[in-house]
Amino acid sequence: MTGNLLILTAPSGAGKTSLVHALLERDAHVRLSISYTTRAPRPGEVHGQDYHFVSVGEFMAMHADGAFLESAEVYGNHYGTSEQWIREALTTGQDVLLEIDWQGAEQVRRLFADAVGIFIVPPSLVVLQQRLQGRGQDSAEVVERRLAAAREDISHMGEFDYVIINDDFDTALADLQAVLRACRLRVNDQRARHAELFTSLS
Ligand SMILES: Nc1nc2c(ncn2[C@@H]2O[C@H](COP(=O)(O)OP(=O)(O)O)[C@@H](O)[C@H]2O)c(=O)[nH]1
Ligand SMILES: Nc1ncnc2c1ncn2[C@@H]1O[C@H](COP(=O)(O)OP(=O)(O)O)[C@@H](O)[C@H]1O
Repeated sequence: MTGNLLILTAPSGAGKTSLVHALLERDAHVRLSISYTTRAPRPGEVHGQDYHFVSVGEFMAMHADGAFLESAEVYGNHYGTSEQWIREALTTGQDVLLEIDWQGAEQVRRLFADAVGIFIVPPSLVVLQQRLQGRGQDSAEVVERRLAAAREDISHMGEFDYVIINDDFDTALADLQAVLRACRLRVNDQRARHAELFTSLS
């Protein structure tokens, strides 16, 4: 039985990293894919934990080798998901979260028809600006660029299966847990579980 593949997409600053980390602390059966990026690490970010930070040359070499399940240029940097890691994690039955942008989500959907797309939105653009500024990790120019892209990001909401409004954090986290729970109750997984149960009882 393979795991569920969940795609999480949001405008920068909407709160997806905070939500994902809170989910991972509470749920031992879900794993987060660590992306490769050419973006410089933010203060406190750890190589191999937040991202695999690589040079543009290294990224391009991996891309040419077909190492990425999907990749995209987002806000001026390259990002990509390791295909090998994802396939291994799914094969061992673990649920996998991809924290990627809408371009990557489009590519993954084409490869995994069963992938579940979740779009996270801030309650307003004013709140988004406050969160980006409050995070205190990006220059004013970077914040401006990400805010300017937010409307375009949000215009892709309709391509996703679920939308979570991250206003109150605990409510948004409960919503995310509910979506994961619903995924685990999908017929293919449940049919396999039910068959195992039936066999062991008979
Ligand atoms: N397509 C794609 N997008 C990614 C990947 N990793 C991160 N991103 C997206 O890149 C954007 C910027 O991420 P980041 O620089 O960490 O900024 P943050 O979202 O503000 O924390 C976000 O929309 C991420 O979802 C990836 O592997 N593939
Ligand atoms: N529901 C919320 N209410 C208030 N602040 C939040 C909420 N969710 C996230 N934040 C804060 O907003 C900022 C951006 O969140 P982050 O998880 O880094 O966003 P993203 O990964 O989508 O860019 C962080 O400082 C985080 O603590």
